[in-house]
Amino acid sequence: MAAIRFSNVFKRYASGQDALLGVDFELASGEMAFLTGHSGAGKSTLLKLIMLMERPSRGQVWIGQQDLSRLHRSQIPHLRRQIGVVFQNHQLLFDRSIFDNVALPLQISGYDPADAARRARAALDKVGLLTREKQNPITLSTGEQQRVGIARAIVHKPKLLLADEPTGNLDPQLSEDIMRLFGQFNSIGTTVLIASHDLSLINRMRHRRLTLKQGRLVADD
Ligand SMILES: Nc1ncnc2c1ncn2[C@@H]1O[C@H](COP(=O)(O)OP(=O)(O)OP(=O)(O)O)[C@@H](O)[C@H]1O
Repeated sequence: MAAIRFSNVFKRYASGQDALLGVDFELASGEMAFLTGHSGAGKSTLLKLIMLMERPSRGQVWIGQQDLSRLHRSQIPHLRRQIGVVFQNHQLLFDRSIFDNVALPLQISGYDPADAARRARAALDKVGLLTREKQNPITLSTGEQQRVGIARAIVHKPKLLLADEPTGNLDPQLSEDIMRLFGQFNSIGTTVLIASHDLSLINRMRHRRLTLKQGRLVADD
């Protein structure tokens, strides 16, 4: 089954800027792929359509069985709970502990505090930061902070994990470690789509690669 399906998707922003022009692709459930292309090619826009942060101007986006254009406003929170998102600037709260950064999203969405704590610790364990849970994220290196961002993205066990330039600020070794972490989540069944312009890293990873150029999908290899 397809986890994500784009059918002839166009996106033109209100400014008149075209960001996506007739994009078609499917990502199978359990697959891992990179989305690449130059700055401005449309990578972030494509991810925002999946997250329902933007709507297509034309065409259809499907997440699993759900056609997003037919999604009622009230169903959006349910859909978002199936998705985890990692950003380049991980947007951590520096006035909270590492534990809180991971547990808060669960508490906000109504999890029982003990359950939220258990899941947050499991997520921190997966990224190798459980022993640091009480510290403030400011005490971590950039790569470690990014791992907290990843723990937060996977704490609710999403079926689909999206990342927008997750290694943007990291050196090559740390970037590879982060990508390997995504690979581990993929190996336990999570569908993963990572936007990145780091071609040397992508080439080493040997996953499917979707290439955007000026809003068009020009390669799928
Ligand atoms: N909110 C917006 N309003 C108007 N134009 C936008 C908006 N967001 C993006 N764009 C434009 O749409 C095009 C695609 O942008 P997008 O951010 O999707 O590209 P990208 O491949 O993610 O680039 P980068 O690697 O620099 O993040 C660009 O021309 C950009 O200027």
